Amino acid sequence: MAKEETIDTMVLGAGGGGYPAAFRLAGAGRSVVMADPIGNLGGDCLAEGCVPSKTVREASLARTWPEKYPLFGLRGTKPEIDWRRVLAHKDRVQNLRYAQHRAQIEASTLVFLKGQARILDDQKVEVTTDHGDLLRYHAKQIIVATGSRPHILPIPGAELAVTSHHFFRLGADLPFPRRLVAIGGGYIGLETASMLQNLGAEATVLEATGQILPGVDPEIARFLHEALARRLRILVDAKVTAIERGAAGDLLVRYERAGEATSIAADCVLMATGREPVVPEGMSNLGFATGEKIAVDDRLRTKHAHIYAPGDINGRSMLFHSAVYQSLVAADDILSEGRGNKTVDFQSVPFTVFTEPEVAWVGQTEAEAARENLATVASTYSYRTDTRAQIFDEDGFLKLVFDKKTGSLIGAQIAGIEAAQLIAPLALAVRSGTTAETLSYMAFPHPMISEGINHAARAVGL
Ligand SMILES: Cc1cc2nc3c(=O)[nH]c(=O)nc-3n(C[C@H](O)[C@H](O)[C@H](O)COP(=O)(O)OP(=O)(O)OC[C@H]3O[C@@H](n4cnc5c(N)ncnc54)[C@H](O)[C@@H]3O)c2cc1C
Ligand SMILES: NC(=O)c1ccc[n+]([C@@H]2O[C@H](COP(=O)([O-])OP(=O)(O)OC[C@H]3O[C@@H](n4cnc5c(N)ncnc54)[C@H](O)[C@@H]3O)[C@@H](O)[C@H]2O)c1
Repeated sequence: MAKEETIDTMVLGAGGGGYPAAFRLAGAGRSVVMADPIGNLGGDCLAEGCVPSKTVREASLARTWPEKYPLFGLRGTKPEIDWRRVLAHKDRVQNLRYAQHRAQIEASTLVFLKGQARILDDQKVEVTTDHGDLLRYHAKQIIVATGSRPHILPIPGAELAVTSHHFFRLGADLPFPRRLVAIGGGYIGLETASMLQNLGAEATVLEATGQILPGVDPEIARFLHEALARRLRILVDAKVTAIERGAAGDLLVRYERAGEATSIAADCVLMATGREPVVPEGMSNLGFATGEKIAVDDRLRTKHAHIYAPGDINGRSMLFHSAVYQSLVAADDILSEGRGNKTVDFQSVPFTVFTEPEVAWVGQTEAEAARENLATVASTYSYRTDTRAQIFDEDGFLKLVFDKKTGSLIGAQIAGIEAAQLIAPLALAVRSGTTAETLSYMAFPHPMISEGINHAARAVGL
């Protein structure tokens, strides 16, 4: 029988949804235990997501610089890739961050366990540690931040495909895919196809719906589709039905398009068809359905007010920075005993797709606002008129959407270079209700694309 200890808060999962709350609560003097089988912080974002994928992407970007050489009057050839070393650099960055996180754990008062946790009842959690110990905790609050895992299509041959885990995990040893087929034209399919093509692969993206990035502003999706189609093969309305091993040892991806069954050969097939929540064992005892997202309010409270579920597990915005924000709001709710004023403003969480070109957005589009009968004024700044974009000969656009009545920024959509950086001040503007007037009568640096924010705001004349 495991010994039971009484603590303030138990945290399941040490990713972006878990550790910020754990540290905040421990820093405030609460007794906190956090468990994660990875044995370190960062969750999937560091283990096989954001950090490693963006490290490989930087290698891919560096390789494309020579494509601009003639524009700048330079001569030089495109570098060859050494895939093993690209992956070694990725591992180095992951290990650097793990070392940094280890120091944070050591400097903290929280108890961190390398192990798997399961829910016994609405106040009891059991952890099986890596050493086989069974530890039981009675906690006043439980934070369930166990994240998500790749959704594997239930199709014949699905086991022949790899997921982002195989590409980006620490110590990944996949051979460089000369012919990649990505199933799914969402974030992971597009980002991975884009970076691997930049590194020398032939890449095809098969998307089941009629638009890449389904649900995203069609203007952004259209721009990105056209730009990527110059280097990648992108097929929409292409529903993958099976994967087979071909006679020559390669893989055959079968899909249906316009009522016709067809196939494409590959030496690597990436399954990038969304992510599903990882619901810890025992949650069903508390009335949560296994395999389903956990519903939360804007303070991350589940239907049991003392059980919180920040991050990917609630599916509201499956992004690292959103998970961190949610985690901190959950901690604030605990510390303030539900009387604090912190809630998550999901409207101001920015989204970015790290393809080349990048796209990013925050808040509402004109169409979304119209559906809510909100009168808006919008303004689009073309990269073609922007000094920095002209220096790079890059196309793109930055669109700002304002509430006509109040003049406040309610949304922004960007497609083109530096979109991921540019969206941050716009997220702040959405969050704080900054008006077109304020954005007009202030100055962002010249000659940087951010001055487009000033131009677009001035153009609406509010
Ligand atoms: C390839 C890829 C690229 C991405 N790129 C980006 C990006 O560029 N920017 C961005 O913002 N987001 C990106 N994301 C999304 C981002 O990784 C997630 O949104 C983020 O990791 C969510 O954090 P989380 O804490 O909710 O979940 P996770 O990071 O999944 O962490 C959950 C943790 O819970 C642990 N756990 C699971 N079960 C248990 C249990 N029973 N007991 C204890 N612990 C448990 C897991 O080991 C894991 O460490 C990417 C994701 C992928 C897959
Ligand atoms: N830059 C970032 O912030 C970033 C990067 C990577 C991942 N992420 C997060 O991870 C999540 C998961 O990414 P993802 O790309 O796996 O999921 P996704 O939901 O973005 O895209 C999955 C795509 O697969 C398609 N699909 C489903 N079944 C199919 C079939 N049979 N044939 C062809 N296509 C099919 C869907 O229509 C969809 O477009 C994202 O939603 C995002 O929250 C974020």
